[in-house]
Amino acid sequence: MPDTHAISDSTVTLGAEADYECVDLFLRDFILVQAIKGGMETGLLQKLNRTPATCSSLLSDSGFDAKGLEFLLLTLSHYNVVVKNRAEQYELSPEFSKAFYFKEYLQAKIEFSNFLAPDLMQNTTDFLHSEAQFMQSSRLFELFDYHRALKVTPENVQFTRRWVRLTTALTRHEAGVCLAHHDFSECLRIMDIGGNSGEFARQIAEQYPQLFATVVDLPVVCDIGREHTAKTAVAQRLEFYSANALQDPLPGQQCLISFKSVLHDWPTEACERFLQQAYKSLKNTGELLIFERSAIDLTQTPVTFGLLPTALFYRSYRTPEEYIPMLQQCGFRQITIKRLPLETGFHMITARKS
Ligand SMILES: C[S@@+](CC[C@H](N)C(=O)[O-])C[C@H]1O[C@@H](n2cnc3c(N)ncnc32)[C@H](O)[C@@H]1O
Repeated sequence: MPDTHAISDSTVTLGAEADYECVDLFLRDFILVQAIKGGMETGLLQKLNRTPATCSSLLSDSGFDAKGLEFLLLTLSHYNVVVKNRAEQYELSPEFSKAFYFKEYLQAKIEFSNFLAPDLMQNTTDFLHSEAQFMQSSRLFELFDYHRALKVTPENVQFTRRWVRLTTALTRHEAGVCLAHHDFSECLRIMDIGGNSGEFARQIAEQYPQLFATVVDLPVVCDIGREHTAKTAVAQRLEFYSANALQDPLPGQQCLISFKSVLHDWPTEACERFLQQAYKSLKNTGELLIFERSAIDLTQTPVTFGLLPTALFYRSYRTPEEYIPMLQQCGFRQITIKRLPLETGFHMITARKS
C-alpha cells in the first residue's frame, strides 16, 4: 500500500520550456525598458530585426529627428539591445534577437510594469508600512476590476479585454512549463478554474487530443475567451462555463481540476473555498493541479523593473507548504510538490481526491 500521507517534494530542472525567460535580461531597469518600448512603438526594433541598417537610412524613413534617433540608438547600444556590425550598420544583438522572438511576452511585461510603476513612486512608504494601506492606493485593482467582469456590456467587455490580453500573453509561455512537467494523458475531462481566455486549457487540449476541457470564469471573461479560442483547432473540445467558482455549482466528474495563477490572489478563507469546490467537482481519484508563482525569496532574487508587478504584491504569494493543511483539510491525499526555478520560483502542487 502506498503511504498516501507522504508528500513528495522535488525541484525540477528546466529546459527549453523556460527559454522565454531570456526577456528578463532586458527588463532590468527603467530607462532600458523605456528605450525598448520606444524602439518597438516606433517600429525601429522590428525594422532592425528584419535587416541591419545605418543611422542615416534609419533617419530617412522614420519620424525621428537626428538627436532623438541618436538618443535611442546609443541607449539601446549601451544596454546591448543593438550592436554595430562591420559595415557600421545597426542590428539586434544576438541576445536581444532571442528575446525579441518573445515580443508579445516582452510587451506585456513592459505594459504591466509601466502601469504599476507610479504606485511605487507615489506610495513608497505605504508599500513598506502595510499591504492594506498600499492596496488602497494601488492601480492594480483599477486594471483587474473583477466587478466589471460580471455583467456583459460593451464597456465592460472593452475594459476587461485589456487585462485579459496581458494575462493571456504571460500564460502563453508559462503554460508550456506546466505542460513540460505534468502528464495529462490519463485525463478525459479537465476543468480550469479562473481559466481566463482559455489559453492554458487550449494548450493542454492541443497536446492531448483525448481530452475535453471546461474553462470556468466570470461572464465577461468567458465571452472574451470564447472569442479567443473560437478559431483554434481545439474549439470543439473547449467549453466556457460562466460562474462564481467560490459559490456556484460547477460541472462534476472531472478527471483533473487546475488553478493556474489563481489561488495566490485570494486570502486563505477564499482559497479553502475554491479547493472545496474543486474537491466536489472531481471524480473519485481525480487530480487537483495548482500551478503558480511561489513566495519570492528576496535573498536569491533581486527585484528588477520588470519584476515590479510581482514584487509589489510579494506579501501575497504562498509557499507550497502553506497549501498542505488546506488540501488535507478538504480530504486531498497523495500530495506532490514540484518547485520550478523560473524568474521567481513557481510551484506545481498535485493532490488526489481519495
Ligand atoms: C490572475 S487571473 C489568472 C488567469 C489565468 N488562470 C492565467 O493564469 O492566465 C485570475 C482569474 O480568475 C478569475 N476569477 C476571479 N474571481 C473568480 C470567481 N469568483 N470565479 C471564477 N473565476 C474568477 C478572473 O476573472 C481571472 O481570469
